[in-house]
Amino acid sequence: MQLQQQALLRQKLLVLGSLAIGSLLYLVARVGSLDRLQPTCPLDGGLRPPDAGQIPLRSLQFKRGLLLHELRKGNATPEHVRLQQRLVQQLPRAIIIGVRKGGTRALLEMLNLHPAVVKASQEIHFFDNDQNYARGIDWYRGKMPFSFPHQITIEKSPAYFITEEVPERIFKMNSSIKLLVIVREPTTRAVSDYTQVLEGKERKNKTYHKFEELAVDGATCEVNTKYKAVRTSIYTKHLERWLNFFPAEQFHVVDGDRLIADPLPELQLVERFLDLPARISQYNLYFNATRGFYCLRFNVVFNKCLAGSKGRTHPDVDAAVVDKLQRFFHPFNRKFYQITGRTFNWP
Ligand SMILES: Nc1ncnc2c1ncn2[C@@H]1O[C@H](COP(=O)(O)OS(=O)(=O)O)[C@@H](OP(=O)(O)O)[C@H]1O
Repeated sequence: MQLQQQALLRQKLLVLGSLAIGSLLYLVARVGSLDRLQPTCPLDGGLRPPDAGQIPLRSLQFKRGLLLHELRKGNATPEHVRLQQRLVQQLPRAIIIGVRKGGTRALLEMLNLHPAVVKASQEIHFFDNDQNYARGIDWYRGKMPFSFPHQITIEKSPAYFITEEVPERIFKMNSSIKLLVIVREPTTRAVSDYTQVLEGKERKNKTYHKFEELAVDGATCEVNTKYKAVRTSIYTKHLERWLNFFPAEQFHVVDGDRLIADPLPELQLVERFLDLPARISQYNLYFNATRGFYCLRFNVVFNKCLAGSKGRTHPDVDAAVVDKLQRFFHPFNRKFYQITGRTFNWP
């Protein structure tokens, strides 16, 4: 009996022991597999956060946000004060001068993902608005965000590209400034421009002309070059005015259609143009199927898409009018390619 009990106990101990060893082995294997998996395991969207080499600059930008938050709350410590003393409002070292509806907002927001870039959130309209311009350069500087000296400020005001006085005024501020121009296929851009105005009219319950009526002169059946949406899309005409003040090397042309479809390569070209280290990665950009656009990911907790005013549905335009406009823009486009050294797949 005693022997039987002893054998039973031995059996129990054996089972318990093997269970314990099994669990231990399982845990070791799991931890090991996690260790192996984690570095390559895809996060949301199959991408990993920027590597450690990117952290110092980004944390500086993050610190700036935190710092301003603490200062606003009145919680400043001596460290906050020391950092605050390093913050300055800097004039832009690069400006997105246009083109309206080219994707200027998306470009600015995406560049702002770079730790060394700080955006001016609002369109300042300093150089194209006589009243603002009369307020002087210190007024303009006062509109700029606070940044650390190693960071560069970028502002965007799409009206700059087409406003006559602007190139000279910007040249007087900084003759070596870098200028970014983002363009889209000219007819699509014109329709986008029209769609924005149409929406404004509809919001006020006003009726508005059809795009076709505005873009084509009813009397001559020619393209209506007095229509602003058409004029703005004659990129070469505007650029030629700018070239009276700045050499071609100071401009970088961004392909707005490509920025929509596949933004990273366009952003990398801009980083190079601005002499910035390549820091924007695919991790920072993810496609949002609901919006139909790429959105921005700053870090694991903070991401955002552009406002709903971007990406409006365009009205259907008569194919004959589209064709007429494309033929009209064609020679101007060719000239634009020659001047900028960048060719687009426009018709
Ligand atoms: N990522 C992303 N998200 C949303 N929208 C994007 C994006 N990238 C480019 N775009 C295109 O930007 C177009 C608006 O251009 P702008 O910002 O230059 O417009 S504005 O001149 O400032 O009003 C807007 O044009 P429409 O689609 O015609 O509305 C968008 O197509």
